[in-house]
Amino acid sequence: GNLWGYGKEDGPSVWHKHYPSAKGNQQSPIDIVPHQVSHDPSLGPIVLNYDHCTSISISNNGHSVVVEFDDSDDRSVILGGPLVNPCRLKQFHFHWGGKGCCGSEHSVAGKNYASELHLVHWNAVKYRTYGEAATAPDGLAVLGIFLQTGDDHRWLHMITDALFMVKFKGSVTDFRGFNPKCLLPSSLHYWTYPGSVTTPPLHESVTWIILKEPITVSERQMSKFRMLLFTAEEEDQRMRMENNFRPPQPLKGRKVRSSV
Ligand SMILES: COCCCN1C=C(N)c2cc(S(N)(=O)=O)sc2S1(=O)=O
Ligand SMILES: [Zn+2]
Repeated sequence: GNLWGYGKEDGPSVWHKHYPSAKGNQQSPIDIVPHQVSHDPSLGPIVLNYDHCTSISISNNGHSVVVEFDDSDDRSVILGGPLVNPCRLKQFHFHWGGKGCCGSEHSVAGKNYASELHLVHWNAVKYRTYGEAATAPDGLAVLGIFLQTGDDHRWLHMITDALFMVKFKGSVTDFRGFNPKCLLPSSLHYWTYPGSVTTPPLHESVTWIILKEPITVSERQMSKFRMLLFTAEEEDQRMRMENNFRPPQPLKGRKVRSSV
């Protein structure tokens, strides 16, 4: 059964009933207000060593579309910036809206983007497994990239062309040789703050690193995400996968820092 979702009955406003972290002191996403951000000159650049990336599969988990990576060694890591230890790339996924409206999870001075890409990494230096890291305050590092609509993105078709294979919840298919480096904007300038995973169990285990520069994708490419379904093939009620984002949460005194 689905313990949680994005609908009226099981959406973000009632997640606290099963997931107490929902009312915690460092929940995500947040609204980032640039002129309230403190510039921290000690924050170095982030480095993404994705060269020997090892994507394995693409799947529909009933909440988003997820590309999983082989994280059995340190071939694909994020390091530098606010991170003490390099963190291994485990998966990436997206959050998006309905036609033409909002869709991102973080916002910038109240502005929402059409979508937000999350590259999830875990601290394999300090923790033995991903599951262990996912519950530790310094366990995860998620790189967030905003998607705005405009021209076609020259590489996103590699993902959107595969979406028909994972239309239904629970579907998975091979997805090898994809390097997410092709989804990065030209600048790696970022904001960073301590937060949580934005879906249940809402563990407060994430060092968020949000890139300031969005990437551009077309409305046509975005529409392909909306042909995915929240529901499994055997379910009668088909529900289109869209608006799978959590709204901004209280900052509760946290500092958002910026690299430049
Ligand atoms: C074994 O750990 C399970 C709990 C944590 N994970 C499950 C998510 N739904 C999730 C959401 C994430 S998001 N939207 O904050 O990037 S990262 C992430 S996750 O780290 O992959
Ligand atoms: Zn996410």
